[in-house]
Amino acid sequence: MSSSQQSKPSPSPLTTNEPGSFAAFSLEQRLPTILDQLIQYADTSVVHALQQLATEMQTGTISALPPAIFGTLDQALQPYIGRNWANMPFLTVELYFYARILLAFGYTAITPIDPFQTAKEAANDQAIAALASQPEYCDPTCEIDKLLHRAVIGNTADLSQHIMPTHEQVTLLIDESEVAKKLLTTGMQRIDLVFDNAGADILTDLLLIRRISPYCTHIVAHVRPYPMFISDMTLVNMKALLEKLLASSIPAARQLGQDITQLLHQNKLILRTSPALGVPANFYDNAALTQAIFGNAELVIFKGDLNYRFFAGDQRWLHTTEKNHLLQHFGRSALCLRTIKSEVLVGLTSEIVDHTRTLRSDWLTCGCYGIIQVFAQ
Ligand SMILES: O=P(O)(O)OC[C@@]1(O)O[C@H](CO)[C@@H](O)[C@@H]1O
Repeated sequence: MSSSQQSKPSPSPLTTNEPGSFAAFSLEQRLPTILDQLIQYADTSVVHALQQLATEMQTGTISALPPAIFGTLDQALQPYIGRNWANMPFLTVELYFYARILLAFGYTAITPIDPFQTAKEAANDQAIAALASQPEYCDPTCEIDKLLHRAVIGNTADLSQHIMPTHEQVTLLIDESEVAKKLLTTGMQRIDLVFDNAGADILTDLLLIRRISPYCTHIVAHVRPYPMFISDMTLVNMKALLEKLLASSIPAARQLGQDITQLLHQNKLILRTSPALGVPANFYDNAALTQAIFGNAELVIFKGDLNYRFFAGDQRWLHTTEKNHLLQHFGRSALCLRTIKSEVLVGLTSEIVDHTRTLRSDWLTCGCYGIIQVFAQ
């Protein structure tokens, strides 16, 4: 990493007041559409609160969240109270949006209502059924690089997306699967994996966890601390998924459920809810937070787009930023498996950026491009 990059200030955050940005598009179109879909099926008692939120998003300002229900999100929001929604950091306003949806449904720590549970369970059911036609990936000896590629394809399963590409439509812009395979099999003490979506996403992650488990002592897998972004897995969702796998009539699904359950019983796999995954923090330059969440893990696998934003910070990096600039304070290696759905991206060559941009102007948010990207200590 050049000395000039070490001294450079962090790039500016993605905000909703950037005309033509994905953040502005999300506020104007994506998030209201998600709200409309919820209003269609919500009970009368909830509809009013959701409609009030819909109005606030367009003409209102950010209001305080109740303390502690969403970790420290209420504190992270403090500086923005009274601000217009159209003048907010993107990740902060997205997390606030989902927290407000949960409050509209009556979510509390004691009554953790998940308005997205039905959608996630349907996605899990569909992905479990699909295992019957994926014998090569369900083979416990499947090549690791095949599972890494499959994991990126699995990440197209994000229900918060305005479009969802088919498997065949995903092109890898960065494929460091060979480097990743070497890293995953070096015999580490602890590898962490931050889960993302239900459906094909989580199932490809469980297949990958089973495959790499013989090469490391522990795997710590993190789920979201509360429901968000429609598809994101919580501990409740994970427990329900494992029960479905164990009860499945599909042998490969049942075997996966048994193998994951055994890893949990052996304490080789530990499931964790991490409060930091529900606040607009970033890990790359927050050594204390990274240590608190990932402890002595030698490698963290960030699955999906939102987790890339948590790792790199939701900011306007030059896409040609030398990727190991993100390791200055991270204190371990990272592996990012993602279909790209937001404008946060580092480590590309200018040739790849220029060429891909000519193919699709929305290349950063269409979900048709993916990365298997290693940030090695
Ligand atoms: O984490 P995932 O499921 O891969 O993608 C989720 C996400 O990237 O989709 C939207 C577009 O960026 C954002 O709201 C959110 O970060």
